[in-house]
Amino acid sequence: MSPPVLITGGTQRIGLALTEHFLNQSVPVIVTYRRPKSALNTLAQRGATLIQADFTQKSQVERLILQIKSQTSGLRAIIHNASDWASESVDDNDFELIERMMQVHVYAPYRINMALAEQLMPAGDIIHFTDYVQDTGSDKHTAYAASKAALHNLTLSFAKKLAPQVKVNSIAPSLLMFNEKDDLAYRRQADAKHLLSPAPGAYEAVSAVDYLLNSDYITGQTLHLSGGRHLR
Ligand SMILES: NC(=O)C1=CN([C@@H]2O[C@H](COP(=O)(O)OP(=O)(O)OC[C@H]3O[C@@H](n4cnc5c(N)ncnc54)[C@H](OP(=O)(O)O)[C@@H]3O)[C@@H](O)[C@H]2O)C=CC1
Ligand SMILES: Nc1nc2c(c(=O)[nH]1)N=C([C@H](O)[C@@H](O)CO)CN2
Repeated sequence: MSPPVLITGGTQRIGLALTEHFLNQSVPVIVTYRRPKSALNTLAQRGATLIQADFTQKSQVERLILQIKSQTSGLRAIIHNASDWASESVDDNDFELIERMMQVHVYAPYRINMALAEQLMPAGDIIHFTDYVQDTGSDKHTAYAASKAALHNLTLSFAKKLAPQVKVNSIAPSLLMFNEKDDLAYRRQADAKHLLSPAPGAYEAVSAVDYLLNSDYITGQTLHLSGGRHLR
């Protein structure tokens, strides 16, 4: 049996699609979540190892690492999917916001990679879910975009650090899934931003992950899943 795949934020939306994909292939998964939710019971019944951790809390990241080390001596892949898509708002504490963005999207992935890279040996993958805005910035999600750019820089550094045993890549989606609050006006605006019809669904990300895991020659790269947005 394959060593487990670690998926952070794997109990909803894209992360849940990844978790279910590997379970369907009888690949063991270790899944982190922050908030309890109904999907947890089904995932546990299917054999997923579920670990609660809020990545804004250093102690919980350290506890997660210890729990993973106690659960397994090897990992097939580490998929950093967990993310907090927060925007600037008038009543925000700017320093608190960028600190939180960096904690979730940079500090936690960095520490987890540093602590668990040896578990990926002699061959494995790290995948960072960044964002289209890693290269463009964002006027409405400024701190978020900066943290995703930093996460992509971790891709470049860890690709150098861990080669040739471990491949490290970014997946940079633009709109793959709408959120419940996204109204018709937002959806129409999204259409205008992309050459291809946006929100293809989570399986676009699952296919990209499979492609990277099955590659022997891709590292330090970004797979853009953005519907031609860069050409609009
Ligand atoms: N959906 C899209 O169209 C796009 C997605 N992406 C990226 O793809 C990835 C998946 O996107 P999507 O499925 O929409 O993600 P979600 O917004 O659904 O978030 C994924 C998970 O991140 C977890 N999370 C949030 N904050 C924390 C925290 N402080 N500590 C630990 N976990 C946390 C949540 O856990 P819990 O639910 O338990 O609180 C959640 O389940 C993300 O990295 C996202 O930035 C990029 C561009 C577009
Ligand atoms: N953690 C999340 N990150 C992002 C989300 C999301 O729902 N959760 N959604 C987006 C948008 O789809 C954006 O790409 C639209 O242009 C970005 N990041």
